[in-house]
Amino acid sequence: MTAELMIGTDLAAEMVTNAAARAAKLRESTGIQPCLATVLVGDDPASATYVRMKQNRSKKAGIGSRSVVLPASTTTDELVAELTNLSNDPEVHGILLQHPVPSHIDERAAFEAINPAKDVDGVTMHAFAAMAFGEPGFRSCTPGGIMRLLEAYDVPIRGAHAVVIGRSPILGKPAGMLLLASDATVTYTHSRTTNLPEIVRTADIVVAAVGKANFVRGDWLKPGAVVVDAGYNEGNVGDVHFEEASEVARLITPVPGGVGPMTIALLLEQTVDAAEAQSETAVHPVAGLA
Ligand SMILES: Nc1nc2c(c(=O)[nH]1)N[C@@H](CN(C=O)c1ccc(C(=O)N[C@@H](CCC(=O)O)C(=O)O)cc1)CN2
Repeated sequence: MTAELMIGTDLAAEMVTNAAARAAKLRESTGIQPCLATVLVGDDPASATYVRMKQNRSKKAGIGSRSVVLPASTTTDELVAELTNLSNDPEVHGILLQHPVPSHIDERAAFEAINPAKDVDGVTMHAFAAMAFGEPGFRSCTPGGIMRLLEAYDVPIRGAHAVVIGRSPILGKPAGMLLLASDATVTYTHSRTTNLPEIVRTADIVVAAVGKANFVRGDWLKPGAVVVDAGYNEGNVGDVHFEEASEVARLITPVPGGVGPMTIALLLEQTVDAAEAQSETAVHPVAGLA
């Protein structure tokens, strides 16, 4: 079997085009310019690249961006203060704190300083609860992007056995919650799971979010499985051994070109969602329309 590719690039481009049109409409009708603030702490080159990609794509979509870059020595209190300022700034509609932050920072405390109305990256406990309960709200961008890809490729989720490999707060955990809310039977696995290949072999849908290049091998997969590779390891290498897996799977996301572009597209879409929602509650900035 040679798997069909679940390509994220085209779907993501379509999402960005729609977000750009909505941003332009909001600007014309209210004078409000949707704006995403990105916060980068430290000098990790990969994180700097991802933030730059987010800013460049925002710009192309006519979404304003505000860039905050803080030194690696930033304390939790300083970061919380910065995020609180952005949360209170009426010209900022969405806030993204790039993960990971330096290890001395309490990342959870920092995420929780983001106003849930501006949490367009879906990292707060408020967003997690909405995902867990299947309620409307901002989605963590990679898990939300994965769900959109599965829908676009008509992957049956209800009743399917989904195995999530990885339990990080912005990837594995919310991915499992979104699948569960769509009536999948979800098994979470992680670095301490014993007999991992045997468990993965029972999956109809595999979400690999473990952060180890080529970790999931072809002989771990049930023939015909749907494989989502959420890995973004150095050199654009995924968590799934692509050549082996594509001989066994029915559908598979490539790296690059699969989940990655969906992550950024959903971030932009949710920034416009946030700006629209905030425009309804704000005092109207266009003279005469207040
Ligand atoms: N606050 C967050 N931090 C991080 C997130 C996140 O969603 N929110 N995700 C990851 C990495 N990430 C975004 O930050 C990310 C990684 C990769 C891509 C991507 O589009 N990759 C391309 C290939 C790269 C390229 O084109 O040069 C692809 O897969 O096609 C997007 C976002 C960590 N931190």
